[in-house]
Amino acid sequence: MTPQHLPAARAVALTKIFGAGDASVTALDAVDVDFATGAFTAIMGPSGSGKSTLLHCLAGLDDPTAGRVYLGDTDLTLLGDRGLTELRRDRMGFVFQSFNLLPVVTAAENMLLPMRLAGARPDSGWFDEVVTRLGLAGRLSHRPHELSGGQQQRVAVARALLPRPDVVFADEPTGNLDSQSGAEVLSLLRSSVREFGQTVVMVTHDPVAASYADRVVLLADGRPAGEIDDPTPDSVVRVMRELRAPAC
Ligand SMILES: Nc1ncnc2c1ncn2[C@@H]1O[C@H](COP(=O)(O)OP(=O)(O)OP(=O)(O)O)[C@@H](O)[C@H]1O
Repeated sequence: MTPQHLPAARAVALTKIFGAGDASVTALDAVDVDFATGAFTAIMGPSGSGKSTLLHCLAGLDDPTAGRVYLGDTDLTLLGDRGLTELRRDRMGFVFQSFNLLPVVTAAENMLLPMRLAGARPDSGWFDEVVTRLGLAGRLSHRPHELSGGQQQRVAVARALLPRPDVVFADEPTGNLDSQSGAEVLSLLRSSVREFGQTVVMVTHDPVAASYADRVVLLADGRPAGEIDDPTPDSVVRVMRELRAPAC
C-alpha cells in the first residue's frame, strides 16, 4: 500500500515522443503531476492533448522517453517487463471503455480473475461488501452477454476494486454507456474513494463525468494546463472552452 503522505502516483518531467525525426510527435512534454492518495482525479484536455498517453505511462503500459513515473515510492522506469506486469497485477486496477470481460466465464469469475492469477483471493466479507455495494449480488452467475452494459461495467469496477489496488486507472469508463448507467458507474467510483479510501485516476472527455472527481488535471499540447478543484459540469465546460480557444 502507498503510505498516506505520498502521492499514489506521480509523473516527474515525463516526456513521451512517438516516432523519430520529422515524423515525431511529442505527446507529453516534461509533465510534472501528482495524484493524491485517496482522491478521485480526472484527466481532461482537448483531443490529442496527451491524456491517454499520460494514463498509459502512469500505468506502466507505455515506456516514457524521459522522466520518471512513480507508484507510491516505486519508480516504474526502473522495472523490467516482468516487474511491471507484477506491479500492474498486484497494485493497480483497470476499468476500460470496452469493459474487457472474458465472455466464457461468469461475472463472479471475471471479478476474481486478477486475484486468482496472483494466487490470492479476497476475504469473503470484502467480496460481499463490494458485490452488494455495486448491486451485483443477483448477477454473479451470469455471463457477460446476459448483462447490460452498465452491469458489465460494474463487474469491471468490482474486478478492479477487489484486490484493493493502490490506484484504479479508468480510461473513458462511461464512453460506451447511456447517461443513467454512466452516472451509476461514476457514483460507484466516487463511493469507492469516499468509503473505501480508494485512489482513482480517470481519463474522460465528458464534463459531467469529470464533475464526479475531486480534482481535474488539464492537459493541452502535452503539457499541464491548469487544475480545477471540486469541479462542476459548468466549471469544466468553461475551462475546456478556454483551452480550445486560447485568447490571442
Ligand atoms: N502510438 C502512437 N504513435 C504515434 N503517435 C501517437 C501514438 N499514440 C498517440 N500518439 C499521438 O500523441 C498525441 C497524444 O495522443 P493521446 O492519445 O495521448 O491524446 P488524447 O488526449 O488521449 O486524445 P483523445 O482525446 O483524442 O483520445 C497525439 O498527437 C497522438 O496522435
